[in-house]
Amino acid sequence: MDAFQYRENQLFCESVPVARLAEEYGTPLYVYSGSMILDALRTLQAVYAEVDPLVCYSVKANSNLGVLRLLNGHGSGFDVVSGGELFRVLKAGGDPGKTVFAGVGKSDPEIAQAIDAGVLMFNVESEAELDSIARVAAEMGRIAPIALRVNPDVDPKTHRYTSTGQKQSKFGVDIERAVRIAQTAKDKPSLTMIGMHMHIGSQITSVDPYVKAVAKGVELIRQLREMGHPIAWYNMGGGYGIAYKGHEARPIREFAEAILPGIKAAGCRLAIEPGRVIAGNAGVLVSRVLYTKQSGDKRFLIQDAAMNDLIRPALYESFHRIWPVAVPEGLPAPPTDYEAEIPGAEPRDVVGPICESGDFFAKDRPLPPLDRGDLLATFSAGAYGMVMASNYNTRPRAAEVLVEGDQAKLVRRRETLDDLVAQELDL
Ligand SMILES: Cc1ncc(COP(=O)(O)O)c(C=O)c1O
Ligand SMILES: N[C@@H](CCCC[NH3+])C(=O)O
Repeated sequence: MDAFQYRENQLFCESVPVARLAEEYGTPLYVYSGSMILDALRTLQAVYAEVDPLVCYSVKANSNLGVLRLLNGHGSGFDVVSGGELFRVLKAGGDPGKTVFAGVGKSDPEIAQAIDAGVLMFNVESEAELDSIARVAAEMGRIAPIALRVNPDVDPKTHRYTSTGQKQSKFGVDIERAVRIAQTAKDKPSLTMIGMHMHIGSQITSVDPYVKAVAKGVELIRQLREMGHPIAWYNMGGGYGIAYKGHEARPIREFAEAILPGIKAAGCRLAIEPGRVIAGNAGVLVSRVLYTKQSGDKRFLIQDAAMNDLIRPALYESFHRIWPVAVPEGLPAPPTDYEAEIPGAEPRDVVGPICESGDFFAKDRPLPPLDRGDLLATFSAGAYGMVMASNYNTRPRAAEVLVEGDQAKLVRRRETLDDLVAQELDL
């Protein structure tokens, strides 16, 4: 399902014209489709139905309370990596009993907060962290449920910054150490190891790395159970890639077909932590052209959105489709594949106002003629967009709107300049 479609040369999110939202709430503006978010959640719940899945939406991808509330209302659990994300889940009415807590650097107060809330399990990322969770739980007179995060040493064939399951990565414990750490855990009465966790990377576009990882996990679960650990959960993490361009990603169903046999063999319930595949294509960032400019042979479109709003192109040189919100008469809908010739298009660099050469959304991108005041849509911005936004150059963060059918709800207002200085002292 694609909730972003052009009708009569205008971009719509579900039944709402995106240009109308830009008029009403200003730009830059994040626009999310609620139906697309729920569609991905339901697909995930359905394709894994055989193994009684718990979809723990990865809050880091898009932590807007409106988005969390929507997912919570449809049976989603949550994957959090900080006390802050746990706080958001609870604020959104989320069930801590369906929430898993990962991250390599959990502090004692965060551990206590999660035990107090009653999270389903901690994903434990090191032996030292195991000690901390055991100590904090013992001090609170509680037994903390844990899953050991194992690093299966497979190459997910993704960007090096989003690869997490190889030996040299900071995440999880290597599979050889896992057995020894599990032995240590046996001697800690304030812990109960109910699961095993893996997360091999993000924006993974082939099923093969999952197949390799699951095979290693099944064997490890057998060993953990032999040691007496009551392993009930196989947490396969997230990482399912989406199509930023063309048809680069595999459908959700194909990942499931690859993963399911192993999970069934392990005889576990499956937890998964998808982020991008739920929120990524369900969001666009809307911006307005401020200036056009030519320098030598280079043509620039200077827009009012910048790397502080969407840092992915600057950080990973990642590709996002960009297209006008109103398509000039006679021009096509946005290309899914930029390899194809676009009639009348000219290559431009789409850049923002920030004082960094890395402040670009696209380089030499074929785009129809555009002028000051025209609106642009940057697609696939629903995940790792707003959550990675900053106030660099003292730019207020954008507003966010959640659309469902013909209803559009402002779910975060634009920051004001007063908001930006409010936390500073001696004013
Ligand atoms: C432990 C863990 N789970 C889940 C995710 C979500 O990943 P994705 O958005 O690629 O599904 C991440 C991010 O890579 C992660 O680190
Ligand atoms: N922030 C990254 C992905 C990191 C995934 C979280 N471990 C992105 O924009 O693609």
